[in-house]
Amino acid sequence: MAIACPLASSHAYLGFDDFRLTVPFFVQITPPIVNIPADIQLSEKGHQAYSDALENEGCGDVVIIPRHGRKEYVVDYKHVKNVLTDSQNFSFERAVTNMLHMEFMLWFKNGTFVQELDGLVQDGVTPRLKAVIEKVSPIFSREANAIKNAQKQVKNDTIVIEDVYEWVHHTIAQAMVVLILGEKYLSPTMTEHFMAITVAISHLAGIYENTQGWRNFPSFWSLKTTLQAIFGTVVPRFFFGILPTLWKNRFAHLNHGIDVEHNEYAPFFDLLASKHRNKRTGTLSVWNFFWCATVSLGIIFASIHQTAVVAVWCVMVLSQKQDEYLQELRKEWEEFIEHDDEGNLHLTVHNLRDLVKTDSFIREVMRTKGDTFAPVRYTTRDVQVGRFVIPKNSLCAPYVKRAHEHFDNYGEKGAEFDGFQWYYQNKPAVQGGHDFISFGLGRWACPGRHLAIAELKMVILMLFAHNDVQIRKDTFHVSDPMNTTSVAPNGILEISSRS
Ligand code: HEM
Repeated sequence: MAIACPLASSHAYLGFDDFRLTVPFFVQITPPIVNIPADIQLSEKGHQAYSDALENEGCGDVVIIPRHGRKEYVVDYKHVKNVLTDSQNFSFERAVTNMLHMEFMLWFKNGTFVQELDGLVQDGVTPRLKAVIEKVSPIFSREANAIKNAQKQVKNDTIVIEDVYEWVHHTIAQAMVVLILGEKYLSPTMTEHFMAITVAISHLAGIYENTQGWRNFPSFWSLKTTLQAIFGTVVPRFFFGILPTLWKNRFAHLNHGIDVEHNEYAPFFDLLASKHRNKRTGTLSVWNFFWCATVSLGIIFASIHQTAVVAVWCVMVLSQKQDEYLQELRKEWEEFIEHDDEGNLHLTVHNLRDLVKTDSFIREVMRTKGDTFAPVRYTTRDVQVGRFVIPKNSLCAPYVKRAHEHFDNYGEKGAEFDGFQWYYQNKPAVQGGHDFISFGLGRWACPGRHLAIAELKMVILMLFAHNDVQIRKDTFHVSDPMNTTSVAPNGILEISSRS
């Protein structure tokens, strides 16, 4: 039974159509607190509970749902644009550093850590995308070949991938070694370092907490994982495993960063070193060297984990829906993707951009995979959202699934998967809006999204272009239905070569 919004009867009296004008300034209504039991929050039913809370108690505006030992202000779909694009009242920097337990990063360099990450990707990827794809695409082609070679070693031509996330993560981590440090650093050890760091920072962000037994002791959990991630992985792998070589090569990085043209490929570290050099003496101080290294560390996390998770979702959904979509997608690949004499895929920014149906499929996977949260914000002052006031210093986030499926945004068929609709509507996956926020929105929308979509296309091609892919029966499992943003689904893949 639907419960009526408790404030509904007072709408006429308060004149809620234009609340800002009619409510006296001293009337401050905090959003209602809705407690959702932990077992519901961890299951598929959590989505219904969030949706009901917003609809009934939150009156379509905001509710507070306590989780992980803190109050989370959950914002409804109507306010997505307002909350994500108003950078006066809502801070992205504070939200993201708070989620990662790294607010101390804002004490340095005038609190510019997050701006550095953004600027680096804007400079290192956007104008150089063609060159970046040229550098990283051979990694994806090599992985496709590795599958081919492995198939030749087995009798029935079928190889099995048990941990798809690990496999995709490995490929994307290699690409990011090249992008962040440079080709000469690419080695199995360096890839391992990148993968371990990504996993450690994921734990730091608490993104596996739904699936772990620590949910009843959030403070203890938070402290333990923080110490473990920093001292067990980040310090040994990054500060002892990577930094000494970077330090040794710092002059080469610096010189290349200074000389490189704005549209040529340059490892991120080179660009950072050049930006932070002393412009008078041309040298990089120890302090600035550490700063560049720490920004690179931030980029390792931002660029690898999310992309790997979404790639696994795309692979799983395409495996499940192949009867409907694969033939059409393969037609597109045959039309636009060239091969060399040995059958290796020739991937460029141009032919990847031509894959508009693949792009539409990816956007639809991202829209419908059922995210609870993606972009987050922190209030910089008391802010009115609809009927309620969110107090200063609160963590708030739009409930993504409702924004991505609600009738008001998508009509009757909001929850249905329609893989090619974005092709017909001419909306690429990188284009956000109030109804599609997987890459965020506004000033802080993900600066790496063009590269991310190119990588997702390459993962799909690498698996499906030359192979038949099946999920082994009864192995598909969404391990955390309330955190599909950061946790990949499980499923064992059987990959046989296409005859
Ligand atoms: C499918 C993959 C990815 C997804 C779903 C994703 C999603 C997001 C989201 C939701 C945000 C916050 C936006 C907001 O709050 O408005 C973000 C920020 C960010 N992303 Fe991504 N991202 C992906 C891949 C990448 C890649 C490949 C890079 C780098 C090459 C990257 C770099 C960043 C950075 C540096 C930020 C923080 C600073 C900023 O927003 O400007 N992301 N991303």
